[in-house]
Amino acid sequence: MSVGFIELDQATLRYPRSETPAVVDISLSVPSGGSVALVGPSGCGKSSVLRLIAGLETATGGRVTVGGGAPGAARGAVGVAFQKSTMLDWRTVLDNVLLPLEVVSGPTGFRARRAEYRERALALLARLGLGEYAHRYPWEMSGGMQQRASLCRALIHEPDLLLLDEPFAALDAFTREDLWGLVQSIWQERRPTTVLVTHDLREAVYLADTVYVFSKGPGRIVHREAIDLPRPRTVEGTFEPAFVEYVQRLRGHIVEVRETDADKEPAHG
Ligand SMILES: Nc1ncnc2c1ncn2[C@@H]1O[C@H](COP(=O)(O)OP(=O)(O)OP(=O)(O)O)[C@@H](O)[C@H]1O
Repeated sequence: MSVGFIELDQATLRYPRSETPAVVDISLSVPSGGSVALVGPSGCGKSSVLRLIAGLETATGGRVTVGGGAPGAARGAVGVAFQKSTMLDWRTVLDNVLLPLEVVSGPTGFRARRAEYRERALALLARLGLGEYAHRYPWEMSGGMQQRASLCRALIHEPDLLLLDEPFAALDAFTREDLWGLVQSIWQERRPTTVLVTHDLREAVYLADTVYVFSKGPGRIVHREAIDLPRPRTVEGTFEPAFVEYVQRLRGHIVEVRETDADKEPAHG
């Protein structure tokens, strides 16, 4: 049996001071270079699973391994873009984007290659439409621009593992669709093992090889959908019947989960 780059084996996470676990018995396997999306109702524990994979939380039950070891062991090899931008306000956008390279290279290595890294960061910022904002500060930019800059920072050091938590949520629909194409092309070039958390089912089907649907909290995996569509996928392709069928099927599973949950809730009024 082949072992995935990311392996969760019946992983459970109960936060301290919480009576119920956030997620229960999560088993999933992502092959090296694979791309998965996690979808499900709000609060079902998608971000919690991402935090387990990033090593920001430790499973209270079951097992999580990344690259055969403990999650978070090789921080430099991970790129993370979360829903809320975590840019450092006192550094320019360029210096924020360079941060992972500073961490990976160490101070001496970074100084030696600073000019080359700067060129690489400027090229990536330009590719994401932020070329003119490199020398601005994060607080001078809109939420959507900050999200794009966070994405640059997640990609700049060409990580083996890419964790994206609703990275396009603050963007207008057209920019979001442009960025799907961009992330897909970077993924096809470098093949980082990618986990995407999203509420947008079109985004999940566009970007992922496999989509996992979570039940409402405590989150469990209720459905796994392999997306068998050729790459590169395109925005036009999202309107083709085969693509729409996947989106409808996933939507059906989420509606089912929400209805099951509504049945459990006490009637009001
Ligand atoms: N640090 C924390 N301490 C205690 N409980 C937490 C913590 N972070 C999240 N939770 C709880 O864990 C559950 C799952 O939250 P999580 O953010 O993982 O869900 P999600 O599916 O990503 O939500 P959304 O789609 O709304 O972003 C929720 O009930 C939430 O209140």
